[in-house]
Order: sequence, then C-alpha cells, then structure tokens
Amino acid sequence: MAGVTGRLVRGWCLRAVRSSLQVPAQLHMSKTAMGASQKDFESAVNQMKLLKKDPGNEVKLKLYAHYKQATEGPCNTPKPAVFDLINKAKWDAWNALGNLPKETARQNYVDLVSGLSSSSDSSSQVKPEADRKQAGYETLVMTSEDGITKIMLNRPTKMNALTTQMYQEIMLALEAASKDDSTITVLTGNGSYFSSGNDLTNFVISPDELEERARRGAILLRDFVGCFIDFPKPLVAVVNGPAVGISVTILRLFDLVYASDRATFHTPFSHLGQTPEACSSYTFPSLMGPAKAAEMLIFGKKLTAAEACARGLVTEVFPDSTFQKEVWTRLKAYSKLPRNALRISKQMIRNHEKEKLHAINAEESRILQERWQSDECMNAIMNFLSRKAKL
Ligand SMILES: CCCCCCCCCCC/C=C/C(=O)SCCNC(=O)CCNC(=O)[C@H](O)C(C)(C)COP(=O)(O)OP(=O)(O)OC[C@H]1O[C@@H](n2cnc3c(N)ncnc32)[C@H](O)[C@@H]1OP(=O)(O)O
Repeated sequence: MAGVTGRLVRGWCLRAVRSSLQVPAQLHMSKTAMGASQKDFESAVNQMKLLKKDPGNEVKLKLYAHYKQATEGPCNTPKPAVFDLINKAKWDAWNALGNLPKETARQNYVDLVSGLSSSSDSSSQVKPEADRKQAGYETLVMTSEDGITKIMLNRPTKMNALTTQMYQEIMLALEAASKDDSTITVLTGNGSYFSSGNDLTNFVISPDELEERARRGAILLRDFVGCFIDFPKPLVAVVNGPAVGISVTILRLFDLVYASDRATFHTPFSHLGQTPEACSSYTFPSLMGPAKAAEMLIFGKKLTAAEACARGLVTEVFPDSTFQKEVWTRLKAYSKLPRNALRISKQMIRNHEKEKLHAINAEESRILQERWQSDECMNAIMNFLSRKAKL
C-alpha cells in the first residue's frame, strides 16, 4: 500500500509542479583544496625560489619548519648552542611542530606559499579598495572587502532554500575564496532567513528518474559537505535569521558562528523521513552530548539562539537591532590579524578529525540516498508541496 502511495506521490509531484529541472554536471573541488600531493609540494618549493619579495623572518621560519617536517618528520637534530641564534631559531620552529604528520606539514607549506604568491600577485595589480562584487553567481552575492570574502545566499523570497544550483555555486564560491587574498570567509543570508535548508522542490522529479537523481544528490551532498571539511581559512557563519536542516548541521564545520537573537535552529529530519547530514550524526553528539543531540536530530526540537549557544553550536548571540554592526566590526578587526597564522592555527585545530569527517560524510550521504527513495520521505515532501500549492 505504501509503495502505491509513493508511486502516486511521485507522479503527482511531476504533474502538479511541472518543473523543468535540469541536472547540472557534478562539481568537484580541485585536488589542491582537498590535500597537497607530493607534486603540489614540489611545485610550491620551486615557487618559493621565484618569489621576488622577501616574506620576512617569521614566515621564512615557518616555511623552513614545515619543509623539514614534511621531508624528514619530527625534529631529529641536537639543539644548537644558545649563541648560534639563526640555527637555534630554525631548530625551535621545527621542534615546535612536534609530531605534526608529514602530510599536514606538506599541506601547510603549500598553503603558506600559495598565500605568499597570491598576495604578491595582488600587489602587482591595481585593484580598487571598494567592495569587489564578483559576477557569475545567480543565487549568491559574493563580495570581497577589508580582507573578508562574504558569500551571501540570495534567494530571500524563498527563505534562501538551497537548490542544486545553489549547492554548486556555494562550492565554486568556497573554492574561489580559498584561493583569494582575503583572511576570513563569511557565509550569511540575505533577507529574514539564514536559510530554510534544502529546497524541497529538488525532489520534484518523475518516478523513473528518482533512483538516478538520488544517486547524484548523494554525490552532490558529499562534495558540498567535503568543501566545508577541507576549507583552509577561518570560516565564519553570520546567522542573520532562522536556520533549517543542512544550514544548521553544517555550522559545526565553521570556526565561528555569530547569531542574531532572532535566529532559530531547526533540524526536522525525521518529519521529512530523512536522516542527519553534514557530519552532524558525529559532531552534534560530541558537541552537546548524545541526549541533547537526539532531541535535535531525531525529534526535531527547534532551538533558540541562546539555547544553541549554550549547546556550543553558536559562538555568540547578538541583539538583532545591533547584530550587523557588532559582527562586522568584530570581523574587520579579526581580518587584520596575520593571515597565515590564522590559517595554520585553524588547520591545527581541524586536521585531527578531517579523515574521520570525510568517512562520516560519505556514510551519511549514502544513507540519505536510500532515504530519498523511501515512501516516508516522498510523503513528507508531498505534504509540503500540497500546502504550498494550497490544495
Ligand atoms: C532525489 C533527491 C535529490 C536531492 C538533492 C539534494 C542534495 C542535498 C540534500 C541535503 C539534505 C538537506 C536536508 C535539509 O535541509 S532538511 C530541511 C528542509 N527544509 C524544510 O523542511 C523547510 C521547509 N520550509 C518551511 O517549513 C517553511 O517554508 C519555513 C518555516 C522555512 C518558512 O515558513 P513561512 O510561513 O515563514 O514562509 P513560506 O513557507 O511561505 O515560505 C516562503 C516561500 O519560500 C518557499 N520555501 C521556503 N523554504 C523552502 C524550502 N526549504 N524548500 C522549498 N521552498 C521553500 C515557500 O514554499 C514559499 O514559496 P512560495 O511563495 O512560492 O509559496
């Protein structure tokens, strides 16, 4: 009986909404953003030889230390005499990396060099100081100013619900932000919502397409979340209003989460016949304990901003009336901090669990691929679309 209902629902969805969905090609982040290969490392070493501007002693020491760690592992030479100042500074820098894995050191070295190259490239170009809006996005507004790249979700009349095009544009925007000369990257929403999560019209498809679309949806989801796991710079969420679904679960992959006191945090996965994503099945219990995580992820309890802050999901809550002013003043000050130190510190905090997060992301995406084809999920989507069509 349920199967028949499911088939009817799927047929109804197609007829009722008459959507002409196109399936865009899947987008993959470049290998460099995912982890530096030996080739990336060698090319960064060669790039350093061509650098025209002296990056200063502090940076040179970091480069030295990461080069040694990447090629030889933890510091293995005797400590130089106290008066041998240069060699002692080099030894201290290398020794300070402790047991940092070779791969991480290699990635950090590549990031350091790429930061130096992009800042020397940018200094050779004449760019206006004013807000630089970047063209080419239909669902986002991307701007760069004062060392901050801002990615703003821009479907305010649909509460910034995430279409498949939007997931792809966000991935492109993150890739661009990871390589630009900004210090901090911010994600925020235009209008009253931060985001209402996955756009449920992503499910408006014909029954014979469902299996293939679910397969592609799972790849899209995995790649999308993967970009956040791997994002190399400090990433800040400016949660301007309510957040639903994946726009809540993804927050644990940000480095700072600032919320207006008007924001709410809602993950109604069970109501939609779906299951948690963006690694939240692991990150939420580890953040707030399994009992509180269950309340959100299994039973769909909606949290206020203050509650989300108490559970560690939000860094700080601001009154809505002063939210934008206070947050941007704070971020502008942070963006003046030494860029490479921020990046390296972020990576030191995040690298420990990266591999685990990728594995969890893959598993959650696989489970959702099955869920999307279930009658429970299709019935829930139909309920939403029926209300929308005022049937
Ligand atoms: C085959 C499968 C392929 C799938 C590929 C996907 C790949 C990645 C998947 C990642 C998994 C993510 C999961 C989630 O995020 S689960 C959460 C999903 N979101 C919701 O359930 C929210 C649904 N929306 C609402 O409940 C309400 O709209 C809301 C409470 C957000 C606001 O209510 P309000 O009454 O204030 O406003 P309206 O409902 O009138 O909204 C205004 C218009 O915006 C449209 N809208 C809003 N949110 C969504 C949405 N999420 N999906 C689609 N449309 C949305 C709403 O319909 C109104 O539109 P109209 O003016 O045209 O009626």
